[in-house]
Amino acid sequence: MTTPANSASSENSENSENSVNSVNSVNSVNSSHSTNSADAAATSAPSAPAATTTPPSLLLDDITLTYPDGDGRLTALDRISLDVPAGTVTAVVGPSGSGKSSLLAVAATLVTPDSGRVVVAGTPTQGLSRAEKAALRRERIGIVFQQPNLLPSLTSAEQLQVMAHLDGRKPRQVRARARELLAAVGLADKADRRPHQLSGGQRQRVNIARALMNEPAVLLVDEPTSALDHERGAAVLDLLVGLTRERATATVLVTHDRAHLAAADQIMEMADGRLGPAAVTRAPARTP
Ligand SMILES: Nc1ncnc2c1ncn2[C@@H]1O[C@H](COP(=O)(O)OP(=O)(O)OP(=O)(O)O)[C@@H](O)[C@H]1O
Repeated sequence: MTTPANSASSENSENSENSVNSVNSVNSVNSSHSTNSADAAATSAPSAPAATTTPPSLLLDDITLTYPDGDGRLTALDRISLDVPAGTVTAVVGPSGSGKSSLLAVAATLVTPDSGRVVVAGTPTQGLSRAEKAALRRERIGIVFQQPNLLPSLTSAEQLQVMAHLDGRKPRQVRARARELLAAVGLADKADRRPHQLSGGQRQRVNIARALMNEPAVLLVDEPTSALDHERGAAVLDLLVGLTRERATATVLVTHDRAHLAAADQIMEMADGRLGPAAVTRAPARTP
């Protein structure tokens, strides 16, 4: 969808960071409201935690994002709104080019929208400096990408530890947290392995553990199982859902895989930059 150039916000043009591709670059470190109660009821899984009375851990409010496109602007996100409560998973589906990665990039504060509000764990991000946004990302947001992008020379434990060393925590605490998280993702016995000594599914588990290292309130996950076979993908998804509940993260999961939808508390669909409750039906829940 292309709109005239003068409809674009000038704020957006200040963003040299403003590219969906910039989501991937942080890996080395980390219409109206569509989620009204009727919509939520239509898309909630039976096992979903009750709607919270506390503010959502992630709030996108009436977000519009445009990119330069020739003489005009392309509207990647068209007045989208999304509430993600702590301890719940919101799946976002939609065709290629519909705006899913743009949504994640805005939620991650990597891209500043033309208009609308992003609130992360109660902190409004509008007006934050670049450094303040980087600190918010480091402390409150975990990001899991399609490809783990682990550092080849580091062990699993070290992949996690470098994240926290950046924050100047005590090494002993950092090591203990890395071990605890590797155990939580089922890799207690793989802490000393390097990426080439791990399977694809195990690498993605390290990736997830790394994203949780700084106890994020918000977990943004982009097609985490695209490089995995069905069985390993299902195991990684179960893990993500379990960790979301256990650690009370507000998790947004961008996915093409309908099998992922059974586990989601809320299913939203992107189409031409607009977000609404998904028309798709859930696949039957997997039997254990
Ligand atoms: N940096 C950019 N500059 C210009 N246009 C962009 C930029 N990034 C994305 N777009 C455009 O914005 C629209 C939404 O792209 P986005 O990557 O968010 O979609 P997507 O749903 O994630 O697609 P896919 O599933 O293929 O990854 C597309 O039309 C895309 O071409």
